[in-house]
Order: sequence, then C-alpha cells, then structure tokens
Amino acid sequence: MGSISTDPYPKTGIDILIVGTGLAGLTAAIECTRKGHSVRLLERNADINTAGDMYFMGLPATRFFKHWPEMAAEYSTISLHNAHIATFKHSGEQIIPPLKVAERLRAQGLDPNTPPGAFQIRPLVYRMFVRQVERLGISIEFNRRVVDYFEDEETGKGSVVTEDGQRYEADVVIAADGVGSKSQKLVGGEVRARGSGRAMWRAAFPIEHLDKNPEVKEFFKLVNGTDPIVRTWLGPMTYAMTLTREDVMVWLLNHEVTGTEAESWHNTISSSEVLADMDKVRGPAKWAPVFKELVKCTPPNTIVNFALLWRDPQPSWASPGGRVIQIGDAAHSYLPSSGNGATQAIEDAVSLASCLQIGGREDVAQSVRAHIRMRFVRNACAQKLGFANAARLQDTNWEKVKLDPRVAAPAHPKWVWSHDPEAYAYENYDKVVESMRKGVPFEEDDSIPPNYPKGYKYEPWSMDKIVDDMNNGRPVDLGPGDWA
Ligand SMILES: Cc1cc2nc3c(=O)[nH]c(=O)nc-3n(C[C@H](O)[C@H](O)[C@H](O)COP(=O)(O)OP(=O)(O)OC[C@H]3O[C@@H](n4cnc5c(N)ncnc54)[C@H](O)[C@@H]3O)c2cc1C
Repeated sequence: MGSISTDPYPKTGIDILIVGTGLAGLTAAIECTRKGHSVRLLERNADINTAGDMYFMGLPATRFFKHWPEMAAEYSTISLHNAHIATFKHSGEQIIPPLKVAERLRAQGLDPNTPPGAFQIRPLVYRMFVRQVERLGISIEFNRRVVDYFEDEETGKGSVVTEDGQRYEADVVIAADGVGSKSQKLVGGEVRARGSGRAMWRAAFPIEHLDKNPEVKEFFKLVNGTDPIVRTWLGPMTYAMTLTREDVMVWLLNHEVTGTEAESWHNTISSSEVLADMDKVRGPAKWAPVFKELVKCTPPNTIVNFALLWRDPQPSWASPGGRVIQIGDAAHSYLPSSGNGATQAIEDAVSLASCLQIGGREDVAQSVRAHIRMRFVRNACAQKLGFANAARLQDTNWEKVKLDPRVAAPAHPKWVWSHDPEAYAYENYDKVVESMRKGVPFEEDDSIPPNYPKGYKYEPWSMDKIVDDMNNGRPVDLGPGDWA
C-alpha cells in the first residue's frame, strides 16, 4: 500500500484520460499528476468556460490545497473575508439582522476560523484551478466532443471516440463530462431526469451596475463599507439569496417553472421576463420592491433561467472491467441548493487519484471499485440532504427561524464538512479491498468508519417517494442515522 506522506509520489505508470474540464476534471488532472499518474484532458468546448455565478464550496473540497501553495494563496485572496449573513422575508421585512459568519460559528460551538465551507464566485475559483493545471503543464485538447466510451477488458484499456472520429485510449478513462454523461451507456444505464417544477433565476455582474439606482446601491451595500454580505430571502414556496462583494453582485431566486428554463448555464433571459413572473408567489405578499429594482439593474444577457432537475442515485459508476469511471455530476447530480455539487465532485477526484496510487498499475480495476465503495453512499446521502434542504428553504416556519436562525439556512452537517477524502482513502483502502474479496455487499460493509450519517443504512431510494413527501407537506424521509 502507498503512503500519504510520500509526496511527491513516484511515477505509477498509469496513463489517464480525463473527459471534461469542469471542477471534477480539473481536480482529477491536478491530483492524478501529484499522485504520479500521467494525464491528458479532453474538452468539447473551444476554450475554458468561466460562466456561472456563485456556489458553495465545502471544506473537504479545499483540503487538497495544502499540497498546492499557489492554490491555497489564491483561494484565500478570492474568498470572502469577514462575511455577514442576514435573513429577510421575501416581502422585505428583516427577520435576522446581519451577523458575522464567524460569530454564528462561535455560537454553534464551531471554530470561527475554519468554516464548514464558503460561498464562492465560480469564475474566480474556476480560473484558479485552470492556472494550476497550466502550471503543471497538463495539456488540454479543446474542441474534442466525446460521443462514446469503450473498454477492452483483455488489454485492460478504456477508450473514447470524439465526434470527428478520433479514438483515444488509456489505462483509465475518467468521465468527468457532467450530467447526461456519454459514458452512461457503457457504465450503467441512463438515469432519468425529472422536472422538479422549480427553476432558478441567477445573475452575477460587476457591482458598478448598482450605480444605476442609488436606493438599490444603498440597500445592498457592504457592511461597514468593507465586509461582504449574504442576504437570504424566504417566502412561501420560494427563496432567494443575494451576495454583495466589493467587486461583484450576485442574486438567485427560486421560482415555479415558467417554460423558458433549461439545465444550461447559458440559458439567459431578459429582466422584463423575470419582473413579469416574479410576483406569481403563493400568498398575498409580493417581492420587496428593492429586489425588483435589483433585477432591473442587472445588465442584459446576464440572468440565467436554470431548470432544477432531479435524478435518482445510481450505484454503477464504472464499466464492467473498471477502466472507465464517472466522477462529479456525471456520476451523481445535485440541486444547486444542496451546496454539495462542486464539493462532492472535487472529493471524488481526490479520492480516485489516491486509490489509483495506492493500488498501482497492477490493480487499477480494484482501485476504481474501492473508490466507488468509499464514495457512493456518501453521495447518495448528500443528494438526499439536498432535496431536504430545498424543501426547507421553500417552506419556512417563521416562528422556528426566530428561535434558531439555522432553520433558515441549508443544513450542512458535520458528516459532510469534516471529511478528508485523501486521508480516508489511505486509511481505508485495504479494509475495503478485503471486504470486496470476501464478497461483502457494499450496503453491508461496516469494515470502515462511515463518511455519511452514523447509523445510516443504505437502501435504494427514488425521487418518487421524496416528491410524494414534499407534495404532501411531509418532511423528506432521510432514513435512519445521525443526520444532524
Ligand atoms: C459553465 C458552467 C457554469 C457553472 N456555474 C455554476 C454556478 O454558478 N453555480 C453552481 O452551483 N454550479 C455551477 N456549475 C455546475 C457546477 O460547477 C457543477 O455542478 C459541479 O462543479 C460538478 O462539476 P463537474 O466537473 O462534475 O461537471 P461540469 O461542471 O458540468 O463540467 C463538465 C465538463 O465536461 C464538458 N463536457 C460535457 N460533455 C462533454 C463531451 N461529450 N465531451 C467532452 N467534454 C464534455 C463540459 O463542457 C464541462 O466542461 C456550472 C457548470 C458549468 C459547466
């Protein structure tokens, strides 16, 4: 077995082809290189794609920065410092005044200097990952749209074909090509995407656009002139978030589908469409006028109408011979409100790079399967938590919020943020392999400490039950275990 302390790692001789340059693919490239594997990257787009607005980056996704001082330094520069959070009713009434995140953490008995995660601006984080890939001299071939995946169990190779007919082969092919991955056919059937009936309007733009309206500028100002602030807005069957940074303004608003939504980060619509539809809120109260004015300040071609689609978890992430393996959204998709999509994608990449290093070139398939054992139940639980969070934000109990502000925020429990995917792989690889040798099914494998809620036992579940619970006002049935 390899050791976590042998960084830089000797060459493993494992040749890896990664499809997709999202955060999953880029992390896989960076960490596979550090672990001694050789790496190539394919991307369908003509260039890197810095679209997007904000997302939540959990602590486990940042632990690997300790190996990359330039990344750690840049992450600190682009992160929010001294951030505050405040909560409003959608109609504008302030429920919880601004409070420093550090104070909230302290009140919860957590380390104020090590938050469980942070809101980040995707274009900034994404560029930071690209810069690290460039520093390592990893080549990205753009304009390479993969149309099919294959494996040859006899030669022990995975391969892909691009739309222009080129074939690429490697010891391991990592499918990091996002939702609807073309690897699904080989790896384990197509997962049905199901409309949730909800969508998000989302926008991020330079803060100068608020100069158009002094009232909006005054309302959405920084705290004390310097500190960024996240404002959460909660209404009946709707919620919104705004983030004011020194440089960028972001707003997101969850709404009933309007017909123009799509699961695409480029599906822009006009502000007048938002303004025409945003007051279709249940109940008599309408959106705060200042929020409508914020929408009006948003520059053209900026607001994305992003469809929220649900997909059941599926445990088959690898081809039969273990030479093609899905990571990130390709293996498991998340609702943006889950605060886990990017985090789990990055964790997957770190875990897989580690497992392949531990097993070495002779045991590639075994390493791929060990990685899935360490990752599947955790992801299925995080997906379910995301649905519970969506239900919680869309259906707020004001009396409970006044007593405990955490009720108005997505749950982000310790089993999520305390994980270290690299250390976990090194500590548990041998035990997982032993369980697989003994033929213990993954649902019954208790040889390693859970990286999901303690006491949880995986049973296949589907969106049907969750949708039924949500439609009938029942809390999402998370199942047994300590989910807090
Ligand atoms: C442009 C963009 C903007 C985003 N903005 C936000 C945001 O603001 N907030 C948020 O919460 N989440 C956002 N996300 C989603 C979020 O980043 C992901 O859900 C999460 O990070 C998991 O990433 P991933 O690498 O698994 O998948 P993705 O980020 O979806 O990356 C998949 C990559 O694979 C490439 N690809 C797809 N199919 C093929 C193919 N057939 N051949 C070759 N390459 C292919 C895609 O072009 C893309 O680069 C965004 C994603 C993208 C791609």
